[in-house]
Amino acid sequence: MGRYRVRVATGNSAFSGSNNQVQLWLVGLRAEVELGLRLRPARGQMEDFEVDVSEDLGPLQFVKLRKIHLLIKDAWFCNHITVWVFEQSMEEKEIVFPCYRWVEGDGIICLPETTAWMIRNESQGLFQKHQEEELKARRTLYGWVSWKKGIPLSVAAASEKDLPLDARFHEEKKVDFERTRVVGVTEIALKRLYTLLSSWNSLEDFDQIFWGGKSALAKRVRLSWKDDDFFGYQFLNGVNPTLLRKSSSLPTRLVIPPGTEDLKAQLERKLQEGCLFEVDFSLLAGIQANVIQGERQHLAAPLLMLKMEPDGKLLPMVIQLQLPGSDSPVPPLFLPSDPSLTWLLAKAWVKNSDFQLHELQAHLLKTHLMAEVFAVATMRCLPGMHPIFKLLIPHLRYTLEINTRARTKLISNGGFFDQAVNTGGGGHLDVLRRATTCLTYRSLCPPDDLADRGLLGVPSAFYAHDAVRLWDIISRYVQGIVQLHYLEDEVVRSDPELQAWCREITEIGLCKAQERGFPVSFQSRDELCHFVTMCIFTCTAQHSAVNQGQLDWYTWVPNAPCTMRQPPPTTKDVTLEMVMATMPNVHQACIQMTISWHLGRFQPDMVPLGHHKEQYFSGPGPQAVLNRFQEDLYTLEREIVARNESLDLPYEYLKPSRIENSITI
Ligand SMILES: CCCCC[C@@H](/C=C/C=C\C/C=C\C/C=C\CCCC(=O)O)OO
Ligand SMILES: [Fe+2]
Repeated sequence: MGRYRVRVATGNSAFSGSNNQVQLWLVGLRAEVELGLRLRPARGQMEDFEVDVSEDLGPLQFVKLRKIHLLIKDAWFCNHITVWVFEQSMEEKEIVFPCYRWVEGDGIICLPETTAWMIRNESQGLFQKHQEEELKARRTLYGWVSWKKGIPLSVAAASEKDLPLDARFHEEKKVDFERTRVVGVTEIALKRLYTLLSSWNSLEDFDQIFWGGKSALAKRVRLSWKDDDFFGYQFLNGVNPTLLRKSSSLPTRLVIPPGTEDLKAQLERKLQEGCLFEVDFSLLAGIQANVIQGERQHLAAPLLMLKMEPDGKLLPMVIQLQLPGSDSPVPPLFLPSDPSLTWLLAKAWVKNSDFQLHELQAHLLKTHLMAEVFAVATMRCLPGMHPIFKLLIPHLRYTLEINTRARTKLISNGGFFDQAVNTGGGGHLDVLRRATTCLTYRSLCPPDDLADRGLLGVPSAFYAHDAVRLWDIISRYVQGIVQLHYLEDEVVRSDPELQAWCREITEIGLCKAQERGFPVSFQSRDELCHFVTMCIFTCTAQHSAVNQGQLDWYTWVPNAPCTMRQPPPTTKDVTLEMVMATMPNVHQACIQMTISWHLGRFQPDMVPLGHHKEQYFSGPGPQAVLNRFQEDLYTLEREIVARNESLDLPYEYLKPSRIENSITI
C-alpha cells in the first residue's frame, strides 16, 4: 500500500499523441492494480498524476498499458512511464519503464522496469515469461528473407510499407526524404531540358549540370580532379578508403611489358623502401556489363600501383586496366608520362571501378546490409530488457527502412544501377555475391583491417587514424556497459538470448559466416565487447566514412564516373572524342549527381553519435559510462578540428559531430 506518482511521457514526433484513451496497471512482485485512469496522451507532453493504492504491490516490476479506441485507432508513441513510490518511512523511489515504441491496437503492452535484467533470476520467472512472449511477437514481426542468393539475408518486407511501425521513419524523416526525392527527380528533368540543345563534347560541358547543393569540397574536386596527388589522396581519405593496401610484393598480375624495365626497377625500389601501395579491382573481372537504353556499357578490372612520398602524398605510378589473359597476355600499362588524355582516361577507368566497389562493397554490403543483419537478429533474439538490446537499439534507428528503400529504388530492376551504372542490369548482384564471399570479421574491425592493409601509423592516412581512435572510444563505452551487467565471463557463456543472437547473426543473417571469422558464440566478455564494438562502429563511424563523401567526391561526375560507355583503351593514342564518348552521357551524369546529393547530404534530423535521447538504462552506472563516452567523443572532436586546421584538405567524415548514431541514409 502507498502513494504513487505516475508520469506518462509521449514522443515528440508528429502524430505521437493519440485521441484514444490509455489504461495503466502497476504490477508488483506481490500484486497488481489497475489505475482506473483514462488519459489521452498528447504529443511531446509528460502527464503526471498521483494515486493511492491500498494493496501491498511489493517491488514494482512492470507497468502494463493498453490503448482503448472506441471508433478510430490512433497509434500512440510512448517514450516512457516513470513511477515515484512514496512508502511509509522510506524516501521517494524513482522507477523507470522505458518504451520508445508505437502503441497500436488494443492489446496490453508490458513494460519491465529498467533494472529487470539484473534481478530476473529472483523474480519467480515473471520476467522470463514476459521475455518469451515478447520475443515470440517480435519473431512474427521481423522475419528473414533472402532478397538475392549469395548475399546476407534481409528483413522480410517488399517495401517500406510492409515494415513494422517501430521500424518506420518518423514523420519528419519521411517528409524530408520524399521531398528531396521529388527535388531530385525535378532537377534531373530540368537539367535534361537545359542541356537538350547544348554541346557535350568537352569535359567542361559537365559544368552545365554542376548545379547547387554541392559542397565546397565538391567545387575543389571540379578544379583539381585531374591532378595525380589529388587522385591518389582519395584512396587514403576519400569516400572509399577501404581498398588501398601496402604492397608486400609486386602483384603477380602485373606483367611488365618488354622495354619498361625501368618501371619495374622503380616499383621494386619503392617496394624495398616500404612505400609501395596498391589498389586491386580484380573483383570486377568478368562481371557482365550493363546495357542502358540499348547501349552496351563496359567494365574494367584495374590494378593501380602508388608510391607514398616523404611529404605524405600518394602518387600513382602505373595503371593496368585488365587482368592478363589469353587474348591479352601482356595488357598495356598506363603511366603518368603518357599523353595527358591517355593518362586521364586510365585514371577515370580506375575511379569508375572504385565507384562500383565503393557503393556495392564498402557502402551497401559492409555497412547497410551488415547493420540490417544486426537489426533483424536483435529484434528476433534480444528482449527489450536485455542490456545488449538497450546498448544497440539507438544505433539501429531507421536502418531497415532505408535499406528497404535501397532495394526498391537503387539496386532493383529499373533502379539507379540499371539506369546509370555499368555494373547495373545484374552485374551489381554478382559483385555483391563476390564481395560477400570475401567479407571477413577482421575487415569490419579497423585495428585488424588497417593492420592487414599496412595503414597503421601512416601520417597522411587520416581515415585510418580517426577510425582507430573511434574504435577505442566505442570499445571503452561497450566495455563499460558490459562490465556493469556481466560480472564474469561465465555470465556471458550462460546467457541464452545473447548466444542465440550471436548464432542468428553468423549462421542465419550472414549465411554461415563462421568460415570468414565471425563468431558462433561468445566465450568471454572480451569477445562480446569486440563484437558489439564492431556492430556499433559499423552502424555509425564506418557508414559515415563511406556515405558522406558521396556529396563531395561524386557530384563532379568526371572524378568518379558511374558508368563507362566505351571499352577501356588498349593503345596510348586517346582523343578527347574518345574520352567524352566513354564518360557518362548527360542523363546518366544527371542521375549520378542527384543520387550523390540525395545520399550524401546532411540529414536534418540526424542524431550525432552517442547523443540519442532515449534512456533505456537508468541509474548512475550506465549514465556515467555514457557521459564518459560523450566526453571521449568531444576530446576526439577537438583533436580532429586542430589537426584539420593545418591541412589543405581537411578530413571531416569521422569528426564525431558529423557521425550519425545509426544508418538512416
Ligand atoms: C548503391 C547502394 C548504396 C547504399 C545504400 C544507400 C541507401 C539508399 C536508400 C534509398 C535511396 C532511394 C532513392 C534514391 C533517392 C533519390 C533518387 C531520385 C531519383 C529517383 O529515381 O527517385 O546508402 O545511402
Ligand atoms: Fe548510406
